Amino acid sequence: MDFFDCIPLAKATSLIDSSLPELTAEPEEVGLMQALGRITAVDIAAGVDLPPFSRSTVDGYAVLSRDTFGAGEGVPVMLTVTDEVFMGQSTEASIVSGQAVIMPTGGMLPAGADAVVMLEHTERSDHETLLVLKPAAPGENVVTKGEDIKAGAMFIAAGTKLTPAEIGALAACGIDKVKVRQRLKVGIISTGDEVVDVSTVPVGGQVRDVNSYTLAAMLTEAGCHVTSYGIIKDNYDELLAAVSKGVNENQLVLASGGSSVGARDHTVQIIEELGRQKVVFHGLAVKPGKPTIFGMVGRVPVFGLPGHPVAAMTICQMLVIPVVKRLQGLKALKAGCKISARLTRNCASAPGRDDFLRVKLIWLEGEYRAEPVLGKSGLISVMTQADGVVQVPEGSSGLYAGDVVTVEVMREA
Ligand SMILES: Nc1nc2c(c(=O)[nH]1)N[C@H]1C(S)=C(S)[C@@H](COP(=O)(O)OP(=O)(O)OC[C@H]3O[C@@H](n4cnc5c(N)ncnc54)[C@H](O)[C@@H]3O)O[C@H]1N2
Ligand code: MOO
Repeated sequence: MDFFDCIPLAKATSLIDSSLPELTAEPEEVGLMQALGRITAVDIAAGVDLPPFSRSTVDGYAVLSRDTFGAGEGVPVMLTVTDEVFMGQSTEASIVSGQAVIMPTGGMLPAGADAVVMLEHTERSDHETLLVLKPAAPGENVVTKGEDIKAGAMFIAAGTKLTPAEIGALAACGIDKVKVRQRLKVGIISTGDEVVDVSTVPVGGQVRDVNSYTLAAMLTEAGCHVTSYGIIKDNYDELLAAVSKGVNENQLVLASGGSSVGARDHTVQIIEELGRQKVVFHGLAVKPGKPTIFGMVGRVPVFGLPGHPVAAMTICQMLVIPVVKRLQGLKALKAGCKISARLTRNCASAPGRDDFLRVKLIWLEGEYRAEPVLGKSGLISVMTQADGVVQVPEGSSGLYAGDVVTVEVMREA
């Protein structure tokens, strides 16, 4: 005979999903240095063009691209060097056909110029004369004003978990405070007559409290604000008072220990008394973690986790963290994981080097599609739009639309 009516993990997940309340996170404002990992409460738009002026991406010479057409090693195009642009300074320089201006990487493009020829594709025959050995296409080696992010454009949507890429984009736009959702409040309770605090030397049948620390660490890592309610004895009224306090002060409560069916295992009755309804489930067809309990007390989900530390951590990872993500308004993608996705377009790659192709992930017809995010490496918006990266190996000359590629996920979503 089995005391539990064990349900499969997938069924537990869908029962939990249909019990959870809608997201109601209050916003708060944090400084940019504190914003990593926080979730935006509002759409964020740029107040300025990024870059604020057209600039060079290489060291070389600003030119009129049409002047360089036909240039080659044997047939250099001759231009007159008229001026020099200095870093961090606005320039009054401008060029007309036949002229070139010395450019540093990142310098402001002079009026009239539409491309920059790299230093290594030029020669100086004398102080004033430049020989261009390779043609430059219009826009080559230039990032135009607003090409990265346009003034007024929304570049970070509400509900985005901020990564270093968004932090960089916010900094570039001069935004030093961000409206984020308040951290999800989670209460943690350890139960058991035998459990003692970490600072106590256990005697007799006592053991140190592990679960308060592992669970708090896992939830803190997931971006929650954790309150520990300490160790509660196997006493119905004391545990009732602790769970009641936890539910009043938090949006999610975890009680470990007392989830089984022994005489001291009160969690089920307590959730039912406080929630005034049956628990959603008690018993999972998984190992470890079989005696897991889930119920709702008003709008607050409450888990009764098994006391064994391995079981408590396993169920926290498998069930509680996904609940945290749902309550934070996030999906299931985890930064650092690798997933398969189908490429949406051909991407050329030069053999002899590894290419890191940034992609946006789109869920379509039961699979992920990887949409390449193309752009120059000076553009921070390339990073804010991308969800992951595909490594195109050194020997490859490119990938084809429809290829199934491995995407390393860069952001939690
Ligand atoms: N007759 C049955 N007994 C048990 C079953 C079963 O199916 N039938 N399932 C077993 C499984 S599996 C687990 S898991 C445990 C879960 O029991 P509880 O959730 O009621 O937990 P406790 O009995 O309170 O403790 C279990 C174990 O874990 C230690 N513990 C508890 N809290 C902590 C803590 N905070 N830090 C470190 N260690 C902790 C406790 O001392 C016990 O050793 O039930 C089985 N029984
Ligand atoms: O779930 Mo118990 O979960 O095996 O230790």
